[in-house]
Amino acid sequence: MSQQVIRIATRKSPLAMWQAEHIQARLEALHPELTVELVPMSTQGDKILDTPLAKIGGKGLFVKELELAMSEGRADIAVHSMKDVPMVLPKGFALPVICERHAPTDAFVSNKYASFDDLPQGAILGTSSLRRELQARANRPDLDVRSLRGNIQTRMGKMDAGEYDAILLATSGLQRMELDERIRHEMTPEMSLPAVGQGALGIETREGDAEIIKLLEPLKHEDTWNTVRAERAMNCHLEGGCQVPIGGYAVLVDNGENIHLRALVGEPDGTVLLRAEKTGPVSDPEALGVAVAEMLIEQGAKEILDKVYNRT
Ligand SMILES: NCc1[nH]cc(CCC(=O)O)c1CC(=O)O
Repeated sequence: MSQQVIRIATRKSPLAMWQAEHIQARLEALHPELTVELVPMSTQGDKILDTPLAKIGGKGLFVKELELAMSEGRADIAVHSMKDVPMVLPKGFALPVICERHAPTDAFVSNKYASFDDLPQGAILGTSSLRRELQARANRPDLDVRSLRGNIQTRMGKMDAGEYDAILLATSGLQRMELDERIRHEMTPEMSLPAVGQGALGIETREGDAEIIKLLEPLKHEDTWNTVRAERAMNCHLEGGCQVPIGGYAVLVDNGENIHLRALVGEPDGTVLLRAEKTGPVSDPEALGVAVAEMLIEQGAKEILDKVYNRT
């Protein structure tokens, strides 16, 4: 019997719902005989909003409940921002598809200032990630960088209420929410190196679910797959996963023959920022990721990450 229904497990946040609906629409367009349903649910990561993510278990919090629904047969696939997908998936799950990446950058949003460089001394900058925090502090030690959690709409609301002079968010998330007119300035990768996988959607399935994986196949984007694999191999070699002060961004170069990967690790307070970059053949993204991770480790990346986790 062939597959007639695919159920997508999704978080209930507006961004997650948009992403699930986007994949739902693409799958229905590809396979007119197929019914695609959404199974919305709340996750721990959405419920606990008062603590920085790094302290409560990191990225895994957003995906665990979705995986439980898949393993219990309440859903078949989960759509994720690749940025939120842990580097190692639990046994029994696979990530057969990474869709085309559009905007990988971070965005500067403010009601008062036109760009990051225009922020006056001591301005209050809100961000939800150690990676953005570390780069902002390294560039501008004088800024008052404060933690900012919640979904995109909540974060914008806090800024509009005057709690922050400016905030940094993912460009892709703002575009999906049709909030991109609020972007005052797109941060270059030099100013704010993106998170591993930022801007790309991934689809998780049960391992070996061949029939469903075949239906998803046309959504797979080869170039994004290769570059994001290099980024994830770098992160994975440095650290098992979770929310960490790591940036990684790969692009194809030399007519698609090679991948250029840039990465950074640092102290969240911005006092130490290690960078590495390297070009390697597109035929082996993992080797490039591992090589760049080794370049960071030689500079002391492990010690920094250990400190962030209070493991030393
Ligand atoms: N952590 C939340 C999250 N997960 C994915 C995105 C943006 C979309 C993407 O990177 O694909 C966001 C919002 C943000 O970081 O501002």
